Amino acid sequence: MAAQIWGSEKRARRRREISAKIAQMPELHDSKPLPFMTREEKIMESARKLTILTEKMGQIIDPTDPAELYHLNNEVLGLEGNPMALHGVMFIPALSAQASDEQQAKWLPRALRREIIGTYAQTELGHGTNLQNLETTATYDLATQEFVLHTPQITALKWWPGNLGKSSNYAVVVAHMIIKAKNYGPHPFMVQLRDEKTHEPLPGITIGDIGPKMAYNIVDNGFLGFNKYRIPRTNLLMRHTKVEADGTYIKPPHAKINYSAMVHVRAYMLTGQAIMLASALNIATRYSSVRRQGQIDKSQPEVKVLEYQTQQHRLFPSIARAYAFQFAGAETVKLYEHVLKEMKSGNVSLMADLHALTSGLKSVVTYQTGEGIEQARMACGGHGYSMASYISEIYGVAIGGCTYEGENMVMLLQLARYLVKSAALVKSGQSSKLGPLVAYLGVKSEPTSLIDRIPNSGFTEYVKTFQHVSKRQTLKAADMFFGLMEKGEKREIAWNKCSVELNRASRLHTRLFIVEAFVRRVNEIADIRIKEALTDLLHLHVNYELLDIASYALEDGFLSASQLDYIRDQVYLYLGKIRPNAVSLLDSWEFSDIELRSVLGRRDGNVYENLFKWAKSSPLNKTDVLSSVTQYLKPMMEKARL
Ligand SMILES: CCC/C=C/C(=O)SCCNC(=O)CCNC(=O)[C@H](O)C(C)(C)COP(=O)([O-])OP(=O)([O-])OC[C@H]1O[C@@H](n2cnc3c(N)ncnc32)[C@H](O)[C@@H]1OP(=O)([O-])[O-]
Ligand SMILES: Cc1cc2nc3c(=O)[nH]c(=O)nc-3n(C[C@H](O)[C@H](O)[C@H](O)COP(=O)(O)OP(=O)(O)OC[C@H]3O[C@@H](n4cnc5c(N)ncnc54)[C@H](O)[C@@H]3O)c2cc1C
Repeated sequence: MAAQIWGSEKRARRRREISAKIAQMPELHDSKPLPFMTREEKIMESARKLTILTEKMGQIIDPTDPAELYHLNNEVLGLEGNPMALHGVMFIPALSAQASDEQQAKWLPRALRREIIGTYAQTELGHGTNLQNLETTATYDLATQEFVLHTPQITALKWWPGNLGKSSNYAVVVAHMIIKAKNYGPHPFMVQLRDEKTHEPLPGITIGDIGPKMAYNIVDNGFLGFNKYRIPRTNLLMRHTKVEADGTYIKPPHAKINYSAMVHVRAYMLTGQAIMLASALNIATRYSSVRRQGQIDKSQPEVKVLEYQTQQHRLFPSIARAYAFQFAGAETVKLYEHVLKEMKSGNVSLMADLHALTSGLKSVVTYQTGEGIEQARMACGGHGYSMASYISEIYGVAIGGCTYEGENMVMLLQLARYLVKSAALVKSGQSSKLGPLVAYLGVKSEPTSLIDRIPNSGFTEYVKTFQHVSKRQTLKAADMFFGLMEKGEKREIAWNKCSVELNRASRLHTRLFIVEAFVRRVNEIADIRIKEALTDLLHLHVNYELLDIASYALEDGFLSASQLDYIRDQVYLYLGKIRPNAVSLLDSWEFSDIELRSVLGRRDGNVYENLFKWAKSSPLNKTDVLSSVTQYLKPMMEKARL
């Protein structure tokens, strides 16, 4: 199963080998539980481990393999981030995709050797979503052949970029490029921020940390201001766009090609989210098979809480989602790598499809991951609320994904643009022009679903039901939009008035893609036992998801009330079938105890003894009487006694 999850037997084996090596290297372990550390201590601890990793990485992993690097980071540095998180996630990808060969030769080897640390500075205090209204300017000075970066007002301060505040000395900075008083819109520039020897900010740069956040507190998200700060013309990233010495602008082959670093993260973050969901579920499911509370049969001893149907219903559909996200994420990364290769050689024809797909997936996956993790926390009762479970930290980090790389509602609306264009093709009888991801919009569906009549259809009837629902909602939302415009509404006003319906269509389309990716993967599996276990999970997935969106299929009679009962019964049937496999389905992800950082989720199940040990190690328990008591509470009580 691990081979299915991680992509191959070799990958699964390598993960195990890496975890085993790390287990033997105490210098790479947390020196004490992270929840007992202050933010400053965590940042120190993370930097300490990061520098050891830089020295010893070659002994543990193949540093050129991103999957091995990702696993190493998760184990050693953990999910709360590290001082170089953005360096690998965005700085290097931005240089790789947007810098010319010459620029790459100059900067990439230094970045890869970790001679310099970089980040991606785009978002500002006043604008994150609406990139067209960013306010930082890069004005070309023809006389010196330099760009002058400037922050005209407080809202133009860069705000949020990870590791910008304290760790990075370089950044890819996005600024509006102005040449001879003409604004060419946002473009990426390579900018040195700090002196390479002293790490002091360079003159003209104001920089710092934005303070503590809901989670991710090891990352020094930062602010950055420029006071007429000069950089050479050749620091504009020039793979696709060029500015010649005389100020001539050569435009890129696609207007949004400079957004590729964002698409990179959107494509890669899906499996990252799946891992966080599976981690939280691993903790909750293991604990649920240790925790005993109450009896189902009064004549029997107390049961493991995992025996309760409500507990299974809370956890198992999310197990199915974690697998579904991992499989859909793997497909998306493959597509991204293909489009990137094409893009580098000038073929931009697939960019719109990739942008639409990743916009929808990023939104649905992060939202459902957050939901699943929070349910996992609640499923652990009181101990779930303790930081000893570590689930709240996983939640805080995962939920950040709903906001970064494009706020979810905004990104769903990006997919909706693509869906509405596709709907227009269907309406004008040009369905043959539809791309493969939306071809179903042009296919006439049956009058009613056959899911209960052809139950062994290999999920075809389920896929058809999801397609029907998604198609109907897309065409309905598009009709609403076109209808308003026909009545004379301006395009933008009409769009806003339909946006809730449009986002519903985007979600349904994305959920269909996720179901299809799951079906595709299960169909590929040769090993009978693995296929059987995943088929059960897929049964639960399609029935649970369908129940969740049933209103869309009930309103036009595609599903009947009796079919809904059938779907519900299937959910209950598969909860029971999955129960014996539940812990294994999560143990198959092979997270080590070091990586999970959870007392509740320990592999050996020795929860209570270790919870007590953990609590005793709290700094508050170093003394029996705290100074808050001697200084304030004791005098107060004494005064009251007089
Ligand atoms: C570890 C955590 C690290 C986190 C890091 C960060 O958060 S970093 C910061 C992350 N920050 C964010 O994520 C910010 C989120 N905001 C954005 O990404 C953009 O502002 C936007 C995409 C929402 C709109 O952009 P806009 O106002 O420029 O565009 P528009 O709406 O006017 O649409 C015009 C056309 O362009 C198309 N198109 C757009 N993008 C792409 C693409 N990548 N490819 C291809 N096409 C694309 C679009 O489909 C439309 O096509 P149509 O329908 O006309 O044929
Ligand atoms: C943990 C974290 C890490 C980050 N890392 C980085 C980084 O490394 N580099 C970087 O540059 N940035 C980074 N960011 C910033 C991030 O990319 C932005 O916060 C994000 O893109 C959302 O933009 P915003 O903050 O402007 O939200 P806003 O756009 O202000 O969103 C507020 C509300 O307005 C709604 N809204 C906005 N526009 C529209 C619209 N057109 N239609 C409908 N509704 C709309 C949104 O849906 C939301 O409900 C990070 C953010 C976080 C939380």
